[in-house]
Amino acid sequence: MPVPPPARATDGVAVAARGLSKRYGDGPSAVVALDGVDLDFAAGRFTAIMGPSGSGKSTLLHCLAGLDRLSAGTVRIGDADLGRLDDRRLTLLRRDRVGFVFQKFNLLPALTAEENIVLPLAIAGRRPDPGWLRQVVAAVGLTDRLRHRPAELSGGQQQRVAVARALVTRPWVVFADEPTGNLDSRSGAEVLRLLREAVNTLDQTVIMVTHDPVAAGHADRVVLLADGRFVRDLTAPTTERVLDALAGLDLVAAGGRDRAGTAPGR
Ligand SMILES: Nc1ncnc2c1ncn2[C@@H]1O[C@H](COP(=O)(O)OP(=O)(O)OP(=O)(O)O)[C@@H](O)[C@H]1O
Repeated sequence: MPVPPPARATDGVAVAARGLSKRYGDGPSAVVALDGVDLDFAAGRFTAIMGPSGSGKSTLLHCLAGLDRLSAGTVRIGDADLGRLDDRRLTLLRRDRVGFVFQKFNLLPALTAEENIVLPLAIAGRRPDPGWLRQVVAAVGLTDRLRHRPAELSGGQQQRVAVARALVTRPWVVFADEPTGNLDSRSGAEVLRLLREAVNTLDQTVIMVTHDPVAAGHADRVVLLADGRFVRDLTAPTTERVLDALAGLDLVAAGGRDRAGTAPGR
């Protein structure tokens, strides 16, 4: 019998990281991708993670989502401490409680849009709740495209299928890694509006990595990383404030390199 994942925490924090470190490799060639990150991600909020290339954004997202094991520290989703779950329970938590949206849409080409959307439920042996499925499909604007296969859909429509697939299990948190990275600006804006809508109307928690200050402007909060460390955050961000903060990060990073000869944390 499947082991049910632990209950959702009620302290308003959907995901918490403490002392989170991730090192790739050993010895002199080791890379410290994350270096002692402490962060709380509020439930029912849209958080963007930003920072220069190589600052650890994707590594952080993967560690928070239980896709990658930590070198040190803890990650909690709801009241589940990921480090204490064995592989089976971790798989169940990811399957039942977490939704993913990736830059590449990762749809199965042989399945229709509808079959792709309900795939996580099918894998879990669960039937879709028809009312909820209708609501999710309507929210992503795909009601008249459900029988199309991915090759018959535009990139924006494919990503909207992927967002619907992430929402259909009513996960505690949706992790999105550069969800607009493969889209033109109009389709990207639609996907961002959709994620925003999921937060506003479904009380969904969304955590998104992005390079795009316009995309980050849709979030409630922007978390800035540099060299594997949390640097600062912005609440109610605008594109301009995000751009200013990123420019400030580059100055700090350049100063660090000038003084030490290498970037901090490496
Ligand atoms: N599997 C891996 N093996 C070795 N090093 C890795 C691995 N994955 C990431 N790294 C290194 O960890 C650091 C952080 O990488 P990460 O992909 O998290 O950064 P990022 O901020 O998402 O970068 P980008 O914006 O370019 O996608 C980089 O120095 C990267 O080269």
